[in-house]
Amino acid sequence: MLSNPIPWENSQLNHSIFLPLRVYSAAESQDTVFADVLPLLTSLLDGYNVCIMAYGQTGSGKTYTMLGPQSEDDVTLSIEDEPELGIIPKATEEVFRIISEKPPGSHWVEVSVVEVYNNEIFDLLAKDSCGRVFGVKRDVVTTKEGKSDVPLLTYDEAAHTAHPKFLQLVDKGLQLRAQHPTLVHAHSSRSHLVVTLTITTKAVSADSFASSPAQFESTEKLKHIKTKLQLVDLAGSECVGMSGVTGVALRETSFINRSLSALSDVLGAIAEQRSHIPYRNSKLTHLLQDSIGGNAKLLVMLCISPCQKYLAESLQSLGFGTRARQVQRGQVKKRNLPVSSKSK
Ligand SMILES: Nc1ncnc2c1ncn2[C@@H]1O[C@H](COP(=O)(O)OP(=O)(O)OP(=O)(O)O)[C@@H](O)[C@H]1O
Repeated sequence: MLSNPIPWENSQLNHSIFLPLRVYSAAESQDTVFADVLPLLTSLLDGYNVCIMAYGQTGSGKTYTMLGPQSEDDVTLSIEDEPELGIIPKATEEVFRIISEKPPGSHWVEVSVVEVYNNEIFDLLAKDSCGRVFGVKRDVVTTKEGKSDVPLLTYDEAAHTAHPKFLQLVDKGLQLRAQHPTLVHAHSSRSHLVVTLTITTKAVSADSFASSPAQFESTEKLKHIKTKLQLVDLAGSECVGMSGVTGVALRETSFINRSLSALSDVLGAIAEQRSHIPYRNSKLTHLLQDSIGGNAKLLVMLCISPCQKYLAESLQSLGFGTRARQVQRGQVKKRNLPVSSKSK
């Protein structure tokens, strides 16, 4: 089945231009899709959190759009054909490229890979005592600053040293990701995959720059600003009658559909500017809280099946996109500060 991703940017932002709705045909290249994602990435260094997610029914091309083609035998990324790589590897490479142009040591990146399976968070980079990667259950909490955090989550700091290293990391995570064959898709992902790049910018408070250079040396107040890029390959929304699942897979489907509906509820609450946003109704929305609400930019790639028999599912996906598009833009504070030229 081929993907027809439709990007919908919504932002609660002070940006004056709303990206027009863009529809891609199945024949359009991954590079064409990525060209529309690219402008969002520079926002990370301007202090915004960014979330890019693929939504759609099972088998419609979300994993292909976000990661690229996967080999048939195992679930590893097929990387011989680099142009075919999806948004996650391309965006990561671009973030590392942008940072390489900054003063050495002024920015650094940490990578985490988690899956949300049956409303539980699993750390896909956690290692056992022999260095083998295995999924460990983690929890998501709200910090006293109101941010979402996953205590004890494994971050790979070295990931920025080389692009292939990042792909190996994601591959390791993918091998642990829950899959189950359904009538619609033989390699159906049964969990939401969330790859997070946390970018730390070493900055100096603006007050310091108001001082003379001599005073600056002595009164310098270093601050670290963290922004998050969350790249999400959602599990497929699914009609049980079509996918024919039973037993364990049926339970998974129920968790998937509930978390997707919680995501839709959160977007609805943001759109209506409600005082309470129900982030904590699911682990997925709690985990994504910082990059879908507040100081954030969200891009939704809708993957729509071209098959007429999936019309109901396609309309359901378009309904989700409509809700995402209704999120209103408000005034949000930009958090970037003058970057220190000193190294880390
Ligand atoms: N644009 C495309 N070009 C070529 N092949 C594609 C394209 N989009 C999807 N495919 C292929 O279609 C199949 C299903 O795609 P994919 O695994 O991305 O679906 P999915 O939406 O992630 O499914 P699930 O939610 O069940 O995990 C895969 O074999 C994938 O390689």
